[in-house]
Amino acid sequence: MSEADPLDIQATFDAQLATALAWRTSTAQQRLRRIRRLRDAMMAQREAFYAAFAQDYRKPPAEVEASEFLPVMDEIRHALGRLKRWMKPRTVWPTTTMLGTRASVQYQPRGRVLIVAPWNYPLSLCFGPLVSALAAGNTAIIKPSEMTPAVSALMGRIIASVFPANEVALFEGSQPTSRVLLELPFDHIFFTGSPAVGKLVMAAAARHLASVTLELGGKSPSIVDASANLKLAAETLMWGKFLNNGQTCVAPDHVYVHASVKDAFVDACRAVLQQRYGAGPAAQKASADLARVVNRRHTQRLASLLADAQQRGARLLAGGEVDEDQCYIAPTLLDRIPAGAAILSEEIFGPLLPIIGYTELDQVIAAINAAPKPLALYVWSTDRRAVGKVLEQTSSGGACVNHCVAHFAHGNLPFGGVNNSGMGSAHGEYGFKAFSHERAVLRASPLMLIKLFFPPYTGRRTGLMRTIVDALRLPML
Ligand SMILES: NC(=O)c1ccc[n+]([C@@H]2O[C@H](COP(=O)([O-])OP(=O)(O)OC[C@H]3O[C@@H](n4cnc5c(N)ncnc54)[C@H](O)[C@@H]3O)[C@@H](O)[C@H]2O)c1
Repeated sequence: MSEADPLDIQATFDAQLATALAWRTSTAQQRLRRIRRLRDAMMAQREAFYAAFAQDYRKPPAEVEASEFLPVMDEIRHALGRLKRWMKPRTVWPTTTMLGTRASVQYQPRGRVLIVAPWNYPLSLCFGPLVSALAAGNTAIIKPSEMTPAVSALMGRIIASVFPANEVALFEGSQPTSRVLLELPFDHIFFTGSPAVGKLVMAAAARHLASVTLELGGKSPSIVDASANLKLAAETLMWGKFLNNGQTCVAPDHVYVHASVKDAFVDACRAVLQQRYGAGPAAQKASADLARVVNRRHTQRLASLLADAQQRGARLLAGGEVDEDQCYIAPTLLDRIPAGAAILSEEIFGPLLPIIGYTELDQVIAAINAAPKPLALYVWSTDRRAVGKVLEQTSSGGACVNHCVAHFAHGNLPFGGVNNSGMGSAHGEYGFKAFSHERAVLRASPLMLIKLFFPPYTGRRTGLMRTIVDALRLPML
């Protein structure tokens, strides 16, 4: 992979300053025009995207539609319909001591923003945040992943055809290019990727006190309890796990299943896999509906997680076939994984699903709370009290009940992690706000109460202040 020229990056960043200042006063119409041009150029390359995704990791066209175009188009549609409302300054009521003033929150573009994206949903995770950045009135520089070169190159051509570099630019490259970009004093950095690199990005941002949105990963747990609809659980979980061949930040990483329904759940999962991808190993390998692992290095990483678990005594319940040359790993279900196996501590990010039997929900909750806070948590149950208990006693970026992954596509929900799985939110209005500065504006009047707080501090004035402060003990109406 060739790296972007640092001088070119610096010149582009410098050139975006004047645009960013001019765009502070941009109207909703001007911003939407940019977004529409991006949409039209992207959709004009639909077939080219199919080919690029096939080349990079044999992603099926249906999954390109459902997990790349759909989220971006939904983001665009949302912005087209709502941007005017989002941009409107929000008037707020005066609090007691602010009587006599008027106040509002003004949404300002942050300025020049950097978007760094991972490889697993390269289009959705570059253009989705870009739509939010443009909606909020920012210029942007995008650094896609080096691991999906065909898609990255195509996105680069689209960006160059729609925007002059002083508005939006895309630089291909790997870590060296990323590092050059992270040296620059961007106003905001929107990073999607691993927690390990997220820490480096946050440290780099700290040098300029750039604000950050960190969309990270981790091990998202799932729970199937004894009351669950097992057919629904198997159908949804097998979809969320094997979509994009398990290479999804919010994929169920592992699943806790109540011991009383574990065998029936495994049978239901096997049936779903056979119905969707073929009855035997050869048919599944030939299935056009399974993407490949992104490259050989990641195939080897997953193969060693599998081998390590098996050597320690894990039992294979489905799949297990590995073909490194074709970056293929079959949809795999495992159980009886002993503590200490790497598959139980590393983010799997591939088509391997550990199934862990349990008898006490409290123990599952304790195990979840003992690990870093995950990006997502899923529970399949028809017992409302059990669902309430899981949602109340755990923390995660997002959660689904009787489903998985789908909350990503809900434009009215904030999408993001918590601590180790990230900070800040994306999508819809939350994405617009991530790329906006919420500026507090207070307008004074000659009759405002706070004038009573000015010196000279006579005895009467001090007494009045005491009365006002004491009055704050009264409950709010
Ligand atoms: N929360 C989300 O929305 C979300 C979405 C997709 C993926 N992810 C997470 O992303 C990870 C997988 O993606 P990945 O392997 O591309 O992540 P990654 O962190 O290795 O890379 C992400 C981006 O950072 C760049 N990068 C890598 N190392 C760097 C370094 N040392 N300095 C500067 N830049 C560097 C890469 O070139 C790439 O563009 C998983 O952890 C997954 O859970 C999160």
